[in-house]
Amino acid sequence: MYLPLPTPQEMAAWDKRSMDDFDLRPELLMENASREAFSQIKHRFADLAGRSALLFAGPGNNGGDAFALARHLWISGVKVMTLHSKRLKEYDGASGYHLSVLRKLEVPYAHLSEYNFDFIRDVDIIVDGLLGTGFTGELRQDYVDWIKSINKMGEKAYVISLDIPSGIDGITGEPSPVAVRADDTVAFEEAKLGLMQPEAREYVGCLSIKKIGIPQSIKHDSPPEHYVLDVDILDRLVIPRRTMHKGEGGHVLVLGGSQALSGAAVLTCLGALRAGAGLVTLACPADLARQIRCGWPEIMTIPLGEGFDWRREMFSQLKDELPRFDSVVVGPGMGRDDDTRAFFCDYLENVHQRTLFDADALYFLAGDDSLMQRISRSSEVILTPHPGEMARFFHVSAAQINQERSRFVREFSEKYNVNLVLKGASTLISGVDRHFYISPFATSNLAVGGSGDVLAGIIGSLMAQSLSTLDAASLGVYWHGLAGKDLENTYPFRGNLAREIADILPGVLARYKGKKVGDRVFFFC
Ligand SMILES: NC(=O)C1=CN([C@@H]2O[C@H](COP(=O)(O)OP(=O)(O)OC[C@H]3O[C@@H](n4cnc5c(N)ncnc54)[C@H](OP(=O)(O)O)[C@@H]3O)[C@@H](O)[C@H]2O)[C@@H](O)CC1
Ligand SMILES: [K+]
Repeated sequence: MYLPLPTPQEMAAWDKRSMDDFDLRPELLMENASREAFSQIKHRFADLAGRSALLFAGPGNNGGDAFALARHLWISGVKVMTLHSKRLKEYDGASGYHLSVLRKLEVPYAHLSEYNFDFIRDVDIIVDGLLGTGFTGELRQDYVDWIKSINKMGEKAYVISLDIPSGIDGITGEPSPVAVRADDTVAFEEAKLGLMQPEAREYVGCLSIKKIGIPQSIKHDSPPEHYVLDVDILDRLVIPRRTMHKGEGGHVLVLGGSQALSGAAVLTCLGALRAGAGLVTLACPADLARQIRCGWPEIMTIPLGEGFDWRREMFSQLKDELPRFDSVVVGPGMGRDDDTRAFFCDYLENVHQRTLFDADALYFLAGDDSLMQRISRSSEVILTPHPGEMARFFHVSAAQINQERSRFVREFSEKYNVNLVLKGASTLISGVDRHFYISPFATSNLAVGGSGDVLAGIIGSLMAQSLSTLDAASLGVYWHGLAGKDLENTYPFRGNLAREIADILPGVLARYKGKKVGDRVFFFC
């Protein structure tokens, strides 16, 4: 359901405890790592004998992984050349051990700085073992040059990165300033946080996670802060009983819509219905409700007051009805004028405990900290801003939010302690459980007006179906992402409508629920 995403520091701590507490030798972990990478290469090349491989071995243990892998390739009849970044006598520890075995086998090697890439004709396999989780800061110039050489040769050759493409920051996922573009990345034990950031996406290729023998108890005792959502989160949705009645599907109330933006509220209702809510009611100004009722018979309405505009006094009409709903989504297309704000403030005085705040509700909340104080520290509410909406809370630009998504999400969570979904490529969720959950999906098919409204409806629907708010957010984000990913097949150049995201929800659930994907991170290819 959630795969751990350790930072390089968290990974190093696990590594150290494996040695200190369990006497697991680093040579052994390195051997396991290299065997996993080797089996990935065998998976790609049916017949390895006679192939050629160029292995780049950096100064640390990532380089040691490459030395051990060179041995497996050599024994399988591959023509191997191992290129090392520092002088042979400087390698010690586990890397030194695997290098010494390699030398006894008389596997060819050369110092990277003395090697002339112009002599390379065709090479089948390039192994990137330059830098792993010990990489920090900006690449030194010699590494920039080596990485560029790998990428140039990689236009024709197969490139496999060990643990993480060299040059990718293990936390932010950014190339610093360049990085290896891999066909495959084999992450050892767990995927590192940086691998799941959108910035790393075009470098990682197909990502697989291979266990190398770190004891479970270590990971259990020191869990990481970040996780990536996995396909089996769909198992949270059970096959409905044949005899169920619509009341058991949950009843969602949507508060939204205005004359200019009635579509947003409709899309939220549609998202909720397609995500299985038994009943969906839209409460909005009376004339708007009448219009919407004509085109959407599945959506029930509560016409408030009269006309098309929100008014404070409309809330008194709604107040006593609130308890009959299982969840409330407030904000889509609601508008931002003072009367709407007054209505919203009255709603906050009587807030339904399971409320999702989106769109214009976030605008009001971001503009007045006293409003945020009314909902802070509630585990049942959730906010679903896009970067622009998040930016208002911090008085920064959307671009600044995108540059440091994790930091802003962390600050927000620490200040208000509510569940938060920061939308965008690789949507980030922070829960009141103090963990962070990342969506594996980054697809342009979700970058369309109304997509966020649909997501609000999906999460609202799941909240009404008795999932915890955090589970509803995680499952909703995954399901929405899956639908977007699926739309790539039909609309590789985009052009899908937001309503189509909603419409295919039941179908993608039926197709992907229960799907086994082995060690591979689903769709991360
Ligand atoms: N976790 C585990 O259980 C297991 C982990 N394993 C493997 O170990 C890897 C982590 O190994 P690690 O810690 O030795 O780090 P790693 O990235 O190889 O090298 C760090 C060196 O890089 C250099 N360097 C740093 N920044 C730089 C820069 N900006 N520009 C240029 N150079 C820079 C710097 O060296 P310097 O040249 O400065 O002395 C630094 O010392 C991990 O990813 C996995 O593959 C497996 O063996 C199985 C068990
Ligand atoms: K690497």
